[in-house]
Amino acid sequence: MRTSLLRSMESVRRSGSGSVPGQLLRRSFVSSASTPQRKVAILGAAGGIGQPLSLLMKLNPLVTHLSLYDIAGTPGVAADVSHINTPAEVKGFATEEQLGQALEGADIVIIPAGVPRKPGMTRDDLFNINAGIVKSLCTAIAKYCPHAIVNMISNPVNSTVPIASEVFKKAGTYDEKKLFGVTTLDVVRAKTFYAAKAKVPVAEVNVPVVGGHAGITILPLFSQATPATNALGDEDIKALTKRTQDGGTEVVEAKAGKGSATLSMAYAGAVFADACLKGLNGVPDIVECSFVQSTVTELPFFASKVRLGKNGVEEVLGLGSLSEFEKAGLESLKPELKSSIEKGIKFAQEN
Ligand SMILES: NC(=O)C1=CN([C@@H]2O[C@H](COP(=O)(O)OP(=O)(O)OC[C@H]3O[C@@H](n4cnc5c(N)ncnc54)[C@H](O)[C@@H]3O)[C@@H](O)[C@H]2O)C=CC1
Ligand SMILES: O=C([O-])CC(=O)C(=O)O
Repeated sequence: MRTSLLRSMESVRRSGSGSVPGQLLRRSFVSSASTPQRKVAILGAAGGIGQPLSLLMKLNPLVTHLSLYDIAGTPGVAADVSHINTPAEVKGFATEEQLGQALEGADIVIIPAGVPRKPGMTRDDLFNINAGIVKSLCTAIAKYCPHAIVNMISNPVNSTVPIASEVFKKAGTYDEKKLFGVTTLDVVRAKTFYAAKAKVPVAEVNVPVVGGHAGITILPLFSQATPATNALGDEDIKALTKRTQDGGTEVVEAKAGKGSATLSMAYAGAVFADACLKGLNGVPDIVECSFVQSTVTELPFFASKVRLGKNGVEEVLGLGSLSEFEKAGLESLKPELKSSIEKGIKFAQEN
């Protein structure tokens, strides 16, 4: 029994992204006393993403303290999640006065606070509301937990990450190694769609996704997908690319006015936070794609593979070799990504 559990743990570990189930299995073998104290704060914890993400972080054995903050509905979510018999100690914080307490001592702050899209909207249409929310939350982070790693989920990520960087710069706390735009859902989607089309086991699939997190700025690199296959032609790759770029819209339309991806996003957010925790704890060779400060292209922020370590970003990895189709995609995404980054920077500088 134990041998077969260990075997499945090993196969999950080897598959990279997607180690949350592995942790659930491992829970029976690793005592909480052997792991460092780690506080994770979720801002927007009572929302569509926040609730399942709170659940998944409560299941993560690397989390010792889980701080749940929202401006509405936190007490119920915190009480509910706190009854789960895993080691993480849960506390809920419900008002702006309590935000400081929610953040104090946090190692990682995950931000899914803000409004989601409705059909017909772009992520950029969320800017006017979410920019202000992100700015005020980041101001509090700079004050109460300036050394925390920040995982930004709130859209438009292509602008909210630059906003956060400017807020931290103004406060004198900016550390480019600790600010991440969460693009893991693009990787999760690319893996799922590729596995189905190439008919390979999804747990073995890896696909880097680079660029940003909106429409054509999402650039999956299927030429680097593993396991490699000859079964896919140019038209298949084009279709897979388009489906990955439009994955968010596919969910927004299917939900028909009731919001955007929440469950798959909570999964992706939990995978990325788990990778950050492992990096903090000194686990070697933790690599995930993320939207970070970057010199990979001429743009100041760019999503690519990133090696995570004890201080956050240990190394931003290059793009590797691209197909002609991907090279063209890279050039065509740059103007839109540049303007979204500049919009975020301008907002933060002027407000
Ligand atoms: N990065 C990514 O891949 C993805 C990002 N998103 C984005 O995540 C965000 C949240 O989406 P959902 O959870 O579906 O929305 P939601 O509306 O269900 O939840 C948002 C929560 O944020 C809370 N909130 C609002 N202002 C706040 C503040 N100042 N402080 C703390 N909490 C605050 C609300 O009370 C609500 O509970 C959206 O901007 C959405 O576009 C969604 C899916 C994927
Ligand atoms: O599409 C949206 O609005 C939410 C999102 O970022 C995603 O699902 O990738």
